[in-house]
Amino acid sequence: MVVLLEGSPISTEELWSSARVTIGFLVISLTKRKVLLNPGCWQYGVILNLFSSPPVSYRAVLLNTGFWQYGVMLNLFSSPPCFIHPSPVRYPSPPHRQGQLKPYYLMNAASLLVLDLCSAPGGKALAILQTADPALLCCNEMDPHRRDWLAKTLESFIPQSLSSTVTVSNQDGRIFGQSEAGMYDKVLLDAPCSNDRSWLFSGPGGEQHGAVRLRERARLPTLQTQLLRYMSALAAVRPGGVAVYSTCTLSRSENQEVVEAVLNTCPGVELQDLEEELALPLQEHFTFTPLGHTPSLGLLVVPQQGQTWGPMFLSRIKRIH
Ligand SMILES: C[S@@+](CC[C@H](N)C(=O)[O-])C[C@H]1O[C@@H](n2cnc3c(N)ncnc32)[C@H](O)[C@@H]1O
Repeated sequence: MVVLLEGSPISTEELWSSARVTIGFLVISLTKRKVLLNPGCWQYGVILNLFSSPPVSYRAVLLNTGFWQYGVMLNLFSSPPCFIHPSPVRYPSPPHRQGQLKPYYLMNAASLLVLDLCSAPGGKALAILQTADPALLCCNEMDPHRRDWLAKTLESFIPQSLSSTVTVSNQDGRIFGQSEAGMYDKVLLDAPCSNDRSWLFSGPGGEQHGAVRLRERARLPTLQTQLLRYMSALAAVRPGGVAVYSTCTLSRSENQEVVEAVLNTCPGVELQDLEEELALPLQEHFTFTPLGHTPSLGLLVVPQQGQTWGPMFLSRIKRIH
């Protein structure tokens, strides 16, 4: 069971770390609570699969039904694959058909603000392949079941001709940078996190489930820091390259505090400002916090009524040497 309380928006870590509680507590503002508790109002971005040749022109259908192309507005992608709707219009998930590529992928549009270099189930990997034209995309996932899921996503969306561009590996991300030090221009660490949406919907299973998740949650900041620091993401990126750290939680200890810990302990890295590049051009459509409070350790997309994208935290770190 999950109990929601009204309170300050984010920094309530003491509650999470209390080992005595067998139910989960999330303190969150009323508007965010309403959004997160009401899946009926959740919005999904529709990423067209440019590799498939669907019989229907989904692009035309989407535009005719009030969707807009968010890649065009952001001017961030070479091609604009993602469509979102101003109201919570739901597109059905395309079924798996043997030997056929799926025409589109559904995901929280806030996720598309980052480029993913690794990990299941592969939504950001797909976005990277469609927009960033990488010479090589290495998708790393440690969990074998999730790696199978990732492989299925790639099989369902990526044509054979691109198969040599994508590799799938199964290393522990915490030591990835040791074996492939400085090999990558860009690394996305879309980290395992407490995932506020799925936390709220842990469903029947009750207190026991909540207790396990609380214990897991307490371990996350350490895991996230290990994944980001110099043995892993920041070691795999070459000097001059960038690592993006992202989560889908509002938790300060999994977001800003992880970034702060890494900046304080890793020499030769520099935090980059995302406000001008991302938050300002998109503020009409996404609710970012903080805005205008630089320097900040990252940007948080906060779900609101009518703009239910997020939560999504983003921080970009450049490796100087
Ligand atoms: C938030 S999910 C990634 C979602 C993905 N980027 C996407 O867009 O579909 C985080 C993933 O990290 C994986 N993971 C957890 N610990 C890991 C580790 N030590 N090394 C590598 N992957 C890990 C989890 O199994 C999970 O699949």
